[in-house]
Amino acid sequence: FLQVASPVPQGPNKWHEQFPIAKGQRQSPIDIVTSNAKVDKALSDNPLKVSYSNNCCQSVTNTGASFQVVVDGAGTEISGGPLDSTYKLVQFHAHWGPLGGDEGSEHTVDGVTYPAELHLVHWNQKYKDVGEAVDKPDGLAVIGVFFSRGKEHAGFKPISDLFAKVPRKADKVDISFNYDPACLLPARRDYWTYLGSLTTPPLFESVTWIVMKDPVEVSAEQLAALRNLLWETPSGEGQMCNNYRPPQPLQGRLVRST
Ligand SMILES: COc1ccc2c(ccc[n+]2C(=O)c2ccc(S(N)(=O)=O)cc2)c1
Ligand SMILES: [Zn+2]
Repeated sequence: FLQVASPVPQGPNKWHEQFPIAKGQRQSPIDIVTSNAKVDKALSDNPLKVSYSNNCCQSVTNTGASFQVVVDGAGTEISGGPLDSTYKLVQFHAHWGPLGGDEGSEHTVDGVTYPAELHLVHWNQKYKDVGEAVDKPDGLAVIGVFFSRGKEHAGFKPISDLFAKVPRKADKVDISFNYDPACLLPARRDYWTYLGSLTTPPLFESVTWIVMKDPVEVSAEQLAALRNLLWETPSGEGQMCNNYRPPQPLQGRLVRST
């Protein structure tokens, strides 16, 4: 029979054809205009609590769109800040740009992009599992951390060293060592927060975004290691890069700040 190759994924400007919510009222990412962000004392009065354990990470997978570190959820909870309940970490992944470039992050700050952006995905414990939570307005909380190019990030190295082991879609390697994802957070815990969506299909408007103000530095080699991940391009298999959605209309939303 004719071997039909899986269609190369459509770019962000085509997603609305299959996912009309792409043109919705609370889409992500956005450009964070810092002068319009409103300091909300309530956020500091009830500080964001991040309590991850150091044995929660199970494996790294090449999803065909990013790397994904799957977490088993034991003791990896966040609460406080903009969150009205406890959320549990289910996975983390990233988005990045071209080799050596400065674009790659999904959120931008006063129009400034970073070479990559890490997403720590959590689901609301009021739901029975992430599948039930993923399309509810208060279902998910994602912590975004900007990566800037600089000195090597010792905490990210055990993960970035694994990318060469999962070059192709669905490749997976177990994480045999203890790993605490909190090491990927910047020291200063200030953030912007707003109501948005998944930044990839199905683009559900279910995410309370918590975007850390300070980037964390990773080395040029660690950014280059992201390109050990391969994916399907129109001209065949190639290095995975530019897997970021550009900023979407704010639609009058308020961005709050600590
Ligand atoms: C069981 O059904 C699902 C469906 C989707 C799930 C998911 C669990 C995690 C992430 N997702 C996502 O699709 C997803 C997609 C994008 C993002 S992002 N880039 O952080 O906004 C987060 C999460 C479970
Ligand atoms: Zn993401």
